[in-house]
Amino acid sequence: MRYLTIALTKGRLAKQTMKLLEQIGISCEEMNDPSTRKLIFTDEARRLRFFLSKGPDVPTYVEYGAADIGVVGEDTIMEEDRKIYEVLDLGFGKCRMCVAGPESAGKLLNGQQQIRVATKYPKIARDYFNETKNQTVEIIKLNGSIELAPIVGLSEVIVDIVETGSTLKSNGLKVLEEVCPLSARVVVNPVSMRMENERITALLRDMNEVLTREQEKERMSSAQDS
Ligand SMILES: Nc1ncnc2c1ncn2[C@@H]1O[C@H](COP(=O)(O)OP(=O)(O)OP(=O)(O)O)[C@@H](O)[C@H]1O
Ligand SMILES: O=P(O)(O)OC[C@H]1O[C@H](OP(=O)(O)OP(=O)(O)O)[C@H](O)[C@@H]1O
Repeated sequence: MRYLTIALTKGRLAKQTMKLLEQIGISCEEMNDPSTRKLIFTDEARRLRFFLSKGPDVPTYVEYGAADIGVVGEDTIMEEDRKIYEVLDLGFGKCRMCVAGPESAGKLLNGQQQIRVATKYPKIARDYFNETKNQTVEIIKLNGSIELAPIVGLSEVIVDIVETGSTLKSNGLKVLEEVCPLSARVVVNPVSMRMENERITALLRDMNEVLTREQEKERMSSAQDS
């Protein structure tokens, strides 16, 4: 039986993804060792291989079939726009894509102004302003600490991820408009979906069962609290 290869996103999503995989009986202990320089890990019994990569590379590995399956944020799926199937909402990594800036910039979002928008997500920002809002803007691509841009006068607003809102608050900025809600997703290579349908469907079903059970637990405990 050939290996099924799974690409996981490094960073924020990794821990919860590992936990979910462990809950469906896939062990990734070796991957949790912070001192390892190894990049790819194997579960011989289940003929699975895993690797961790930068988020924006996950859709690339999956489109080319170098990975059959990937776990990645919906923001990255939208931005990379690869030919892959998005098959499961994992319900964690929840956040929102927002237009943010100083409160005074709110009046510049009326569709008439030519403004500068700083972002790590140029495609999402362009689609939102050009197609949804019909506003011509100049997009400035940054690679991190996006909130700096309006403070130092690089742009009027930013398009970025907001989770708790504390980064915006600490920098005197506000959410001005919400582009869309986001969460972590499972993606699959279209050819793998056909050729390895049974194994992939079984994995997705196991994950979905765990997620449904957890949601049910959360629902019960919040019903008890109220
Ligand atoms: N507060 C948050 N900030 C950024 N991403 C978040 C947040 N909460 C959830 N996410 C999700 O987690 C994914 C991975 O985020 P992470 O910060 O680990 O990677 P990244 O933003 O590409 O970071 P870096 O550029 O530092 O490698 C994002 O693509 C997004 O879907
Ligand atoms: O609403 P909050 O909970 O404050 O989270 C949002 C912040 O987290 C992310 O940055 P990250 O920590 O990934 O660093 P970066 O700026 O280097 O991308 C994002 O770009 C925001 O800056």
